[in-house]
Amino acid sequence: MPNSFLFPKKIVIASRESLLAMWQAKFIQKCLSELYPQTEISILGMTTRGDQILDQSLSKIGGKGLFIKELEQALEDDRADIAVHSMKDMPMNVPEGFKLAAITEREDPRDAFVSNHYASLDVLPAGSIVGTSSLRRESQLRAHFPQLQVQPLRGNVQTRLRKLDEDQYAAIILAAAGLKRLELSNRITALLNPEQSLPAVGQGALGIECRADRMDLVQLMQPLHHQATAYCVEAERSMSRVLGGSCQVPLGAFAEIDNDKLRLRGFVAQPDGKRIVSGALEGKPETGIAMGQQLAQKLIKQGADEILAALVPAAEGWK
Ligand SMILES: NCc1[nH]cc(CCC(=O)O)c1CC(=O)O
Repeated sequence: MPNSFLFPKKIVIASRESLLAMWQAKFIQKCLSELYPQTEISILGMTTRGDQILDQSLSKIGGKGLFIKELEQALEDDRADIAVHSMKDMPMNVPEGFKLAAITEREDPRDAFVSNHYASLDVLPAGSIVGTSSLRRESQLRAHFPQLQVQPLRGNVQTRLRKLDEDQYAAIILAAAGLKRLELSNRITALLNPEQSLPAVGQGALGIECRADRMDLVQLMQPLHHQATAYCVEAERSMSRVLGGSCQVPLGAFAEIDNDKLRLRGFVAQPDGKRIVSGALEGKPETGIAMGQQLAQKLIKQGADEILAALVPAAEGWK
């Protein structure tokens, strides 16, 4: 018989206020309410610096940390117990004093091609404008489709779709997971396979973060932890960590498990797509973190470090 004494009276979830972030927080809220019916689960919506600065590319304003700092401050101040993030938006190193309590089962990790006029990237006329602010998507587009123009596209998912609908772009690239969660799957014109667009580290998975001293919460979150996803995402994060991965780095890593084998693929590119180094490794899922480090070394041997060293230095104030 469950002992209600063991369960907290309430759990507060910190979330960004975008529709996608709120969907994600509500999803975790629903899971927790089902697991712990005696506990009141509420959501604290917050605006982060990353949400406020919409006119500059993410790589210029300092990247991932911007979307999570305010949420971590709420955990620090006990205004919230857990924060729900897209794993893609989590820095490769969780800041000291915080912990990833759980990584949830991955939604579709692929990038989606969205266009109102064209069926696929292959049929876009030369000179067409494709919108994305991700250096990873941009470098792969430029490598595979040098005849297209890539232009910045920022804002939340709805804003990006609106800009497409205003015909500012012939097509845009977005994460399939975000569109599916927002019941916008009908906007997906085509899904890009990993050979066309290797996904971002963590794309499609959610992370639940708490303070490192809250082992009570880590335990309560365990039913939401999906071990196969965690092996994949940790392998991807491990590769990226060695290479100094962030939004400022055109890099992708993607792992999947098939027949109890984890296959990790990764690349580092010049933003103009003129040079790409890539590789893949297979091994036991439990060894994903070591595989990530090995794959990073493999890419470094092929010149990844040269490509990275030539990038514009990270914006000030990053991290
Ligand atoms: N950078 C914003 C962001 N963070 C996570 C997702 C999608 C959902 C996910 O990857 O889990 C998106 C939108 C996008 O890239 O189109």
